[in-house]
Amino acid sequence: MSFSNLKNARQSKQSKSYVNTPSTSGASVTSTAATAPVSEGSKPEEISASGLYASLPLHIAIRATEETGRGLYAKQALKAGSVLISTKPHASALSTLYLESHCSSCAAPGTATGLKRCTRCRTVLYCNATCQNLDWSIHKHECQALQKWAAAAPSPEVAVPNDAVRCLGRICWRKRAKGSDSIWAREINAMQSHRASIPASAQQKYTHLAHSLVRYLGLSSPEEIAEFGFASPGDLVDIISRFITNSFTLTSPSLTPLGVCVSPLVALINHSCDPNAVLVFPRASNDPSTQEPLMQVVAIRDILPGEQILTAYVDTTLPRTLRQQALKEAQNFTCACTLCAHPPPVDLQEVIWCPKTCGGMCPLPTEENDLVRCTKCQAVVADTDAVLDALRVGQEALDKATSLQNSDPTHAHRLTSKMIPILTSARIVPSSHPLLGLQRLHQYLLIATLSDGCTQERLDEAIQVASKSAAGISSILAPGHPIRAIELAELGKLLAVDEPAPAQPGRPQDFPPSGPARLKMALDTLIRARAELLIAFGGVNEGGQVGREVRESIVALEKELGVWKQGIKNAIEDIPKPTKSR
Ligand SMILES: C[S@@+](CC[C@H](N)C(=O)[O-])C[C@H]1O[C@@H](n2cnc3c(N)ncnc32)[C@H](O)[C@@H]1O
Repeated sequence: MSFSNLKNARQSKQSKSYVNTPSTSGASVTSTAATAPVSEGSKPEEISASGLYASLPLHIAIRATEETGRGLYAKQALKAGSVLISTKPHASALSTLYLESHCSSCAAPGTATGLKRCTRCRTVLYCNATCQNLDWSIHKHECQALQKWAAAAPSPEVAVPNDAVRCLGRICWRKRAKGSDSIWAREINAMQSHRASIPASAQQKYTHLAHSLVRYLGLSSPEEIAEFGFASPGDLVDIISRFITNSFTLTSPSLTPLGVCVSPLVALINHSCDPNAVLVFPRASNDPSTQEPLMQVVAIRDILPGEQILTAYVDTTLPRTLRQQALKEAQNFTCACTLCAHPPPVDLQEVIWCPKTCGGMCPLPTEENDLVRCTKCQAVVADTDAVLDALRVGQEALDKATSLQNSDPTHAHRLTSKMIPILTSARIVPSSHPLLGLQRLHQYLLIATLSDGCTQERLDEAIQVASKSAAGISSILAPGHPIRAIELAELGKLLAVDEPAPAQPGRPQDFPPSGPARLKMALDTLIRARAELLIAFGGVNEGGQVGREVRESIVALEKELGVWKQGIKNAIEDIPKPTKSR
C-alpha cells in the first residue's frame, strides 16, 4: 500500500466536540409535542410520537421514566452491528477549520478536481452543482448573512461565525420556510430545553450565542423575531438551549470531528458510559450527494427486547471522574450507569504499574488520597508526589498540544514527544489518562509528518505509537466500539505501507518487523479491524467507508503475500536437487 492511502485515515479526535447534552430530569422537559408524561417509578412508560419522527423504525419505541425523561427502547432483539436508525440531520454545519476542505452540503472531503466555491459569499464550497443546488434553499439566506458578517468583521480571524451560530442560523431559516406548525418545526420544538435551569456557569455562553445569532440573522425588531416563529426574545434562548442540549458532533467516517448537527429523533437517546449503541456517519449511502451526511445509530452489542438504547455523550476513554465532571458541567446530570455506580476495583483508565514491578497495578494517587497500594502484592506507592506532578504536567501538555495541533503542529509534536516518556517513567499504564490521550495525539501528529516524507524511521515510530494506542484502547473499550475499530484499522494501514528502506535480512528488529513478517502482521491486524468495523459502522454498510477501504487493503495484501509465497516456492523448486554421490 502506498502512503497516500493513509491520508484521511484519522485526523485529530481531540478538537472541541458537541454532545447531545441533557438537562436535569424528565420533569424539566418543555417540549410542545411527544412530551414525556413521566412515570411514577423508574418503569419506562410508552409515549406517543404524536405524528412526529417519521424515521422512527417500527422496532423502536419512545418511552419515558421519571429519572431520565424520554428515551428509545428496543421492541425486539437487535443484533450487534445492526443499523438501528438512519436519518439525515435537520441541520448541520462544518466547523470553520473544514469549510475550505469539505463540501458544505454532503460533508465529503474535497476531491482531486477540487471543490467549487460559492462565488457570492466565497465562504462555503461544494462537490458539484448537485450539492450546491441541494443546499441552495438554505444557503441563499446564509450566503447574504455570511457576506454581511464578513463585511462587519474587525479582523479576518473572525470573518466567519462559528459552526454553532451557522447551524442555529440554518435551523432558524428552515423553520421560517417550513412554518412553525410543520412537523419539521414541531420536532425541533419537541427537543428538550434547559431554559428554566441554565446554570450560572453557562450564562455567558448563552448570552454570547444569543447576541451572535441575532446579529447573524440580522434581527433588529420584535417583528423580525416574530418572522422566525419566536414570540419573544426568550424563545430565542429556548432554541439556543435546545441546540446546546441536543446537538451532536458531525464526524467523518474515520471519526474526525468535522462540525455540528441536530437530529430531534437521535436526540431522544439517553446516555450511558457503557453504551450499547453508537452514533456514526459511515458514508453508507449509494447516492452520497443527496443523502449525506447520513447519521446512523448502530448497536455495538446485542440488545434485548425492552432494553433501552443508550449512547455515550462523552469520551468513554476518559476516567470516571472526568466523565462525571463533563456530564455535570455540560449536561447537568449525574450519571448512574453501571460503570459510574459500581466502578471496577482497578479502573484501567486511572492506574499506575506496581512500584515493585510484580505485574499488578495501583489506583492513581490523588491530592486527597496519596496512600495507594498495588492491588496484587499490596506494595505501597512511595513516590506519590512524583506521580501527581507527572499527571498534572501531562494534563497541561495534553490541553496545550490539543489546542495547537492545527495551528502549530510542530510545537504540539514537541510537547507530546517530551511528555510521553515522563508519564511512562512515572509508571502510568498506557490505557490511563492523560497518557492515552497524549499517545493518540502523538500518533495523529506523526502520521501528519509522514506526508512530508515517509522515512523508514518515521514510519516505524508511527507504527510503534499506533500499536501502543491500539493496545491501550483495546483494553478499555469493548470490541466493535468505533474508536477501537478505527485504531486497529490505522495500525493495520500503517503496517501495510511500503517500507522505504526495509531492514536487511539477518538484522533482527523487534517491532515492527520488516518484510513479509510485517505484511503478515498488517494482514492479521486489518482482518481484526474489519471484523470490528462491521459492528461499529454497521454490517449492511460493510463497515462504512473505512470498512470498505480495509477490505480492499486485505485483498491487496493477500495477493502480495501470495506472490511472495509463490516466489519462495518457485525458488525452492529451482534449487537443483543434489545428485547422489557415488
Ligand atoms: C438529549 S436528551 C435525551 C432525551 C431526553 N431524555 C428527552 O426527554 O428529550 C438529554 C437529557 O436526557 C436526560 N438524560 C439522558 N441520559 C441520562 C442519564 N444517564 N441519567 C440521567 N438523565 C439522563 C437528561 O435529563 C438530559 O438532559
